[in-house]
Amino acid sequence: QEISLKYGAGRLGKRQDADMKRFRDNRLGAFIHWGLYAIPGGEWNGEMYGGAAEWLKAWAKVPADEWLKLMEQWNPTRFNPKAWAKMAKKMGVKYVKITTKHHEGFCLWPSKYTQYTVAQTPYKKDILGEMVKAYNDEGIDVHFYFSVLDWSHPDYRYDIKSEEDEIAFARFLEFTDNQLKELATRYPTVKDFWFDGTWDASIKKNGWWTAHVEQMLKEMLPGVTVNSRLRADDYGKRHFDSNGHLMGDYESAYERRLPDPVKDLKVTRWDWEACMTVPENQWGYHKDWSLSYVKTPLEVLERIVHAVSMGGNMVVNFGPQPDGDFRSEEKELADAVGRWMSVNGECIYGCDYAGWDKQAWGYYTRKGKEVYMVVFNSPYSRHLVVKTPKDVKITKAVVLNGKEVGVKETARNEYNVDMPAKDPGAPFVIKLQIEDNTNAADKYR
Ligand SMILES: C[C@@H]1N[C@@H](c2cn(-c3ccccc3)nn2)[C@H](O)[C@@H]1O
Repeated sequence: QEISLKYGAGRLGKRQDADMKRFRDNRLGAFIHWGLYAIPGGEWNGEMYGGAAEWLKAWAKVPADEWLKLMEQWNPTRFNPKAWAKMAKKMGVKYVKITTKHHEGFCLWPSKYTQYTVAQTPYKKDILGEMVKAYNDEGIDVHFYFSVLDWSHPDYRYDIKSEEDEIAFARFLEFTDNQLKELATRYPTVKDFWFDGTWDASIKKNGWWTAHVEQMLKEMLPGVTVNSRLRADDYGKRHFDSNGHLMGDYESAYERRLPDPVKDLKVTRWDWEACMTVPENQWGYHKDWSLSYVKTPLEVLERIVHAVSMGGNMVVNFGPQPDGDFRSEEKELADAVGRWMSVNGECIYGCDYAGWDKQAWGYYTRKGKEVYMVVFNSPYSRHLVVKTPKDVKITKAVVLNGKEVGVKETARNEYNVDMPAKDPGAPFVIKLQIEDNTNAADKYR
């Protein structure tokens, strides 16, 4: 029996409008985490901190006014938005999520509601505006990351414990509304708002406000998508409301982790987007990547395919340098992923969960009647075992950008698909043609 909620899920089931279909079909995105934190890059007063570089203010216990003095050094002389957009295009990402404002409170746009913006730095110009134009000119959608938590604002409260807290936080929520309206007005091509910094008790006690923000943005920008992390319901329940229904338009809890391809198939019931770092846990630029394991391009690629195989999007993070250029590892990653996507992207873009049992050799994705086998692990047997659902037969198998391979039925709904004659030496994709007689069976039932 469901309880009545004023600020719970606004809709049941996946959104099926064109804007959401575009969000979903894009599948592969990039995160840009760029802010004052890039300047110290994980080091403060000569000490290197291994924690996330965009949280250095917290690790080194730096007071807000001292941290914000970094603005005097913000002058990315090598920032070239066109080059950034070309790099994203070559990587094959269809959208880029940009940190408009991270927890530190520094705004990449000239907000008129705070003094802590690019306008008050030596750089002066509207960096966000330059990025939005450059990405859009390359046909890449722009999504905005926005941190509600704002360490620069005196009215922020972690919890509401007094009348004074109530009054201050009400001012803070109005300030936040103003900034969001500013972003939606100045950059109307934005397609999505990805909220972060919404875990504190103060927000959970103001679920009404999170519902109001979702509604306000959707009124200002019809079709815009909003992540579940913004939302808290009447009882402070986050992401999923007290009746278990997803709030916002897609689930955004998979940060640096992915659902299990066998045990967590429930995630295929809703839209979701994961995001990942290349080191173990660095979103902002960190000077020293030797402090943790750095994923190879193949390990990044596998996570992208894993997400799509379970009906999710994947956003790969980039932390630009303070000078506005990217570190070589990130340039090489974008290049490697882009090369693979240029040959195999059709198993990613517009694809979804196939509904077939996962096998050891890799992942399935599906687009209508086309089922893709994305092979990461070559079997010693030289055969790729495929188990099809009842009434589904395989009629043909072709390697993308390659040749047809043999398919042999070995039992009811079981097949051996041959490996390509020449070992591709890298993850490859086999496109299956299937005969799906499920509805035929219904006819006789
Ligand atoms: C998308 C990612 N989310 C931010 C984050 C938040 N947290 C965090 C850390 C401690 C408690 C609650 C949340 N860790 N990382 C990161 O800074 C980055 O922006």
